[in-house]
Parts: sequence; structure tokens; C-alpha cells
Amino acid sequence: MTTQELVAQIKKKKSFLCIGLDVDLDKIPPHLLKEEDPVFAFNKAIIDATHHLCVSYKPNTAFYEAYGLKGWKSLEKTINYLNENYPGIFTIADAKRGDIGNTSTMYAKAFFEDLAFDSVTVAPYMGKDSVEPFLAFEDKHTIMLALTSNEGAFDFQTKQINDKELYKHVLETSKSWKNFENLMYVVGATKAEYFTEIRKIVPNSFLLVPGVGAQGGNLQDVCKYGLSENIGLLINSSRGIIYASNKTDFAEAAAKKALELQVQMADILS
Ligand SMILES: O=c1ccn([C@@H]2O[C@H](COP(=O)(O)O)[C@@H](O)[C@H]2O)c(=O)[nH]1
Repeated sequence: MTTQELVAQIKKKKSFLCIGLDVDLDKIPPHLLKEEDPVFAFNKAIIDATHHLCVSYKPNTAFYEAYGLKGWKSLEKTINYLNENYPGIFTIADAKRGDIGNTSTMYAKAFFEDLAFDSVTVAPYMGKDSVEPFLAFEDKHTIMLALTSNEGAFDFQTKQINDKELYKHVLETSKSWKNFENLMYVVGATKAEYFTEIRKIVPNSFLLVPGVGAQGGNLQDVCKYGLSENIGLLINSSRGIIYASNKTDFAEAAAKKALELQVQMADILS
């Protein structure tokens, strides 16, 4: 999916919501555990109930890798289900990869070719040659960690290096990389006070913003400082939506939570 197509979907649905599919077998409704693939059964029900309210889904691969081969199969079934049934949805593999060049190429093939995701999250720590193999996939998007939502973001990302903080070096340096137009960034909703500075460096780039809901980030604050001319935001909520109920009404309860965010987004976009 191109950035223009993503923007068109956002305008059509009046939503820039990304729903996180972080499936934990200890949290899903117990009746689903009888299913052959409880993780996929849960995802399918959540997707069918919420697809009209969001523009993106983000499975965090940790929640699938934790279940070994079975978990990877559930992830494969989930991305195939999305691509076959909801082709207008932007898919994100939240895998936070990045390694020496030839290894990064294999990670990119895993998520872009074997599993046909639109995008994958990467860590910037190993530098340009660890990210460019992802960017080499011209019709795909690479989403690089810039300023994360957790407390540990202050350990390194905001440290001053020469004249500015490390996260600003990450943003500025990456602007010269080949296929920069396919680069997006992760910025935590819990760091709303940083969005003005971030927008000075990357005024038009898309930002994937986790941390609304369970982590306490505020949608209005993020939008106040983070919206760009082409909207430029994908706001993620995972636990706050998918675990709204652990009874048989879990999908409707998730849709209700998604609707609460979508209504606020429609209001912001109007
Ligand atoms: O800075 C970051 C980067 C990634 N995440 C991921 O987003 C979701 C958030 O889940 P919630 O349940 O809505 O808190 C999860 O997959 C994280 O690993 C993040 O939170 N912060």
C-alpha cells in the first residue's frame, strides 16, 4: 500500500486508528481455547468486528513467537486473512528487527515476501546499513524506532550527543537514506511534549504512535502537536481495545472501544 492510499483510507474512514493484535492466551475469552487455533479465532473475530473503524492492524510478533511454530502459523493466517478480506488495511509487523546488512535482508524477506506485511518496525541502533535492506523494498514501509513510549526511552534516546538528543540524530540522519519516503517512525503517545520538535525535523513523515490506552497516552495531546499536512499519524491501541471483555461479547466490546477512539479521530479531522 502506498502512503497516498493510506491517507485516502484515513480520509474515507475518518480514522487513523491502528489496532494492536497482541494476543495472550491467558487473556482471551476461555471459550476460545477449545478452538483449533485460538489465537487466529480471536484475531478473526476482532478484525471482523473492527475493520470499518480502523485503517491498520499491528500484530506484535513477540506474542506469536512466544507460542513457537503454532504461533507463527497463527500470525501467517492472520496476515493472509487481512490481505484476502480487507486489502485496504495497512498491516504492520511489529518485530523491531535490524542487523548487519545480509541478515536484515533476510528479516525483510520474512516480513515482506513470505508474510506479505505492508511494513515492519526496525531498531536504528545498528545504523544505515542495517535499515537500508528494508527500505530497498520499494513498495513497502519501514517504521523505525525514534522516541519510544516506555520509561527506558530516557536511558539513551533523550541523551544529549554533541548538540542534540540521540532521537533527533536518528531522525535527521535517516532523512538522507535511500527511499526515505518509505520510512515512518515510532514515537510514543506518552511523549506528547516532544512532537513539536519531532515535526520540525520530519514534518511530513508518518508516525506510528503506541501508548494510548493501557500506557496512559492522550490522543488529543498527540494530535495537537503531531498531526501533519497529510495527517501523518497512526495511533495504536492494543490491550485497551482487544481485551475490553473476556466473555463471549469480546468482539463487540472491542468494537465499542475502537468506536470511542474513531469518533474522537473523526472530530479531530473535521
Ligand atoms: O515505543 C513503543 C514501541 C512499541 N510498542 C508496542 O505497541 C503496543 C502497545 O500496546 P498497548 O497494549 O496499547 O500498550 C505493544 O505491542 C508494544 O510492544 C510500544 O508500546 N511502545
